[in-house]
Amino acid sequence: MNSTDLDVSIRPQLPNRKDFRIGCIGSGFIMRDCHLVAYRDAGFNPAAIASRTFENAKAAAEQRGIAKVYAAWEELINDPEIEILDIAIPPDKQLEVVKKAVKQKHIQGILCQKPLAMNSREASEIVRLCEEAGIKLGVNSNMRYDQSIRALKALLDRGDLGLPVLATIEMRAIPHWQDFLHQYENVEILNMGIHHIDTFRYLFGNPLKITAVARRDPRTTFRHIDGISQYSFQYANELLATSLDDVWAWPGEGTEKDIYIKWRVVGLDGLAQGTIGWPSYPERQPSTIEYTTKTSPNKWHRPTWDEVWFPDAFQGTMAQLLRAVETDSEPEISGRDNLLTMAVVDGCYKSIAEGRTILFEEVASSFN
Ligand SMILES: NC(=O)C1=CN([C@@H]2O[C@H](COP(=O)(O)OP(=O)(O)OC[C@H]3O[C@@H](n4cnc5c(N)ncnc54)[C@H](OP(=O)(O)O)[C@@H]3O)[C@@H](O)[C@H]2O)C=CC1
Ligand SMILES: O=C1CO[C@H](CO)[C@@H](O)[C@@H]1O
Repeated sequence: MNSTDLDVSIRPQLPNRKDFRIGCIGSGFIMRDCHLVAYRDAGFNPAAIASRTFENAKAAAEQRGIAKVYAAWEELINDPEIEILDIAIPPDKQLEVVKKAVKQKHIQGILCQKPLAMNSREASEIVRLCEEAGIKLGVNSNMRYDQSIRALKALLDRGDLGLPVLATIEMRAIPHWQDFLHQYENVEILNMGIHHIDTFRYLFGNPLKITAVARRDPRTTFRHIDGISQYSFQYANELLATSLDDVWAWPGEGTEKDIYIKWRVVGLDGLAQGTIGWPSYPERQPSTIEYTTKTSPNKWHRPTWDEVWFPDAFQGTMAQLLRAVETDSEPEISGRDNLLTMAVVDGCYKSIAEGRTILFEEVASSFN
């Protein structure tokens, strides 16, 4: 990367102790091909794995060099050697795992996948259980560790863009809806848009007002409310942040593809824009940023890096949990903070259902 100060801020701060013994639950795409690859590269220590299907856990253990494989996640949780739990199974199963895990004294930290649960009630139950047990809870909202988003955050924090006026995300990409989602009606905003919503919160804090619209996606054959979604947030300082999540994006064979995710933030004193690289996976396509500010007038800055969201951003989400355990502090992407992201998700669905703008306070008051 050719801009030294941003270089520091886009990379995760690693814990001093890297060999915390991590117990991994799940062996699907995200655990096998992203978490475990990122942990190996960071020097972390995945010590055991379990999945629903033993053969899948065994195959992932062999492929990624994990010493212990358990036939069931309950056995892994009981292993007194395990200090940290890393969960990547369907969101509607996370509460069940957490309920058992909080009874084990040897577990000091839990990293849950996004969404924390399929609804806010279960998500807050997860947070309550971990807080009562004194276990650090982190959430894998890894768009906060996308390298372009971290660079943008650094620019905003040092005021280079001035007061933000308008922030946009434009996603023209086709996420993979896993089988476990087919039984639910809330699809896009809860499972993909949640990254954009959490990122807006990371960059700008909580909105005042939430307005969302959605239509069904012709490609998604199971029943769903939100295929193509657009949600807009208004802030106390008049900032408007909006995301268009176009999961249709490509009409199919016979048409050319134009798949991308772009973002842009315009402030009173500067402009930053970029792309998110994950839609090109398995090709390693780094996210990008370019910015221009009045503080160094009449030019574009274009720092670059080699890291990518899948898998490198998963180093950051585990690192923030391990640092919290190590220093007895709240994780940067904590379960409690994530309840407010869940509240904004609720606000979007409420806005769609009721055809009106929702005040953040209407959906967040029970979590504050
Ligand atoms: N942060 C991010 O960028 C991303 C996060 N995710 C999240 O990761 C999680 C897993 O997604 P992904 O890996 O893509 O999904 P996969 O479908 O590839 O894997 C699902 C995993 O969950 C296990 N599983 C399925 N059903 C059950 C069940 N009833 N009880 C216990 N375990 C079960 C499967 O076990 P087995 O195969 O052994 O039967 C498998 O290991 C989801 O929460 C998803 O939202 C996903 C993609 C990106
Ligand atoms: O979190 C996510 C990020 O991107 C993926 C793209 O396939 C999604 O499926 C996923 O749930």
